[in-house]
Amino acid sequence: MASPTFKLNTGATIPAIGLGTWQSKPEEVTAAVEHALKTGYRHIDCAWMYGNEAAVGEGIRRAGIPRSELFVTSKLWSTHHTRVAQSLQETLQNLGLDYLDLYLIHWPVPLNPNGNHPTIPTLPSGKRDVLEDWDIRDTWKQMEAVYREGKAKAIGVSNFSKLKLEHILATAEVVPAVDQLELHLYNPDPTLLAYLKEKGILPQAYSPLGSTGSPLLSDEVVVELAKKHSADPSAIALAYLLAKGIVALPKSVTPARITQNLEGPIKVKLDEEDVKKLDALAPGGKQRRFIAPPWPIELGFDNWPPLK
Ligand SMILES: NC(=O)C1=CN([C@@H]2O[C@H](COP(=O)(O)OP(=O)(O)OC[C@H]3O[C@@H](n4cnc5c(N)ncnc54)[C@H](OP(=O)(O)O)[C@@H]3O)[C@@H](O)[C@H]2O)C=CC1
Ligand SMILES: O=C[C@H](O)[C@@H](O)[C@@H](O)[C@H](O)C(=O)O
Repeated sequence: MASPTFKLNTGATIPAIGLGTWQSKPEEVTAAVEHALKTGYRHIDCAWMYGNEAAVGEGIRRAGIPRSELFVTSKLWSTHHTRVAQSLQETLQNLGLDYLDLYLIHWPVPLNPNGNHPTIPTLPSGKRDVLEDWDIRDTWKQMEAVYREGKAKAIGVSNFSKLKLEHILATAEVVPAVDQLELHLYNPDPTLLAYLKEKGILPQAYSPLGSTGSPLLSDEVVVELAKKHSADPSAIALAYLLAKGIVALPKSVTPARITQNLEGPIKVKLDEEDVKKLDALAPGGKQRRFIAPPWPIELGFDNWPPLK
């Protein structure tokens, strides 16, 4: 079954459902990607930080789908903000590809590339070792360069609030195509979504099921609507995002769930009443982020846990 699609501000088409790969073990993700592509997925969400790009690339090769039909995203990790072209080259080598369809800045926080750890360097205090004198506008300049070279057919950001977007947009020559954010029934963020719409930036939802263990799927309203539509609860959580024009990136390494996460939400047609009920969950008291790493800077999100 084919995924519905959305349009990027580059004019390119992006499949509205993509397979997530965070925390997918290398030994599981090859089969997961191969299964996904053979089932009809054409969009895979990766990141250098996930440490499994080579195994994802193997799954892509095994599935044998023509490259032109695939949409592959990866992300620039925080310790790489000062060397975008080099990091992208490493990602391409890992994946066995010669271009990405989308390259994102993973977080708007540059970390010390020469610190005490290659991914999450820390200071003696235990806080993350932020590269204080680096301006992320310069990271974006380097992203624009790899875009112009054609190594990334589109560029975008992830975990950028309005505050961070306004900061880079002040000097940007290319408007980000995408902002990948924690977006789901308990964290819908309509204010930021309205801002993205105004700027022509497509939202992508990470952790669309509530991340590890998919806690949203036992919500009583979700379960009730699943019964109404004779669907799995996952289909309700994902259909809600698609109905709002948001790309959904469910992760699974379980073949039946991978299939279900593509086919389920396509079949479900939520009506206005259903959407109203789902819209009421977060403002009704269930507002919650599942992913909030301890970045020691102000990210600019309304509902981020307070800095310690
Ligand atoms: N830009 C960023 O900073 C971030 C990006 N992401 C991206 O978004 C993707 C998705 O987010 P993620 O946090 O992984 O979480 P998800 O919300 O996709 O949930 C994944 C969990 O749900 C389970 N699951 C998947 N499908 C079903 C189903 N149909 N029924 C029941 N359980 C199910 C999975 O188990 P199992 O695998 O065992 O089947 C896993 O435990 C990531 O993999 C990554 O690609 C995620 C976080 C941050
Ligand atoms: O994409 C997934 C997430 O962003 C993940 O990469 C981070 O949350 C990371 O574990 C961190 O601690 O900063």
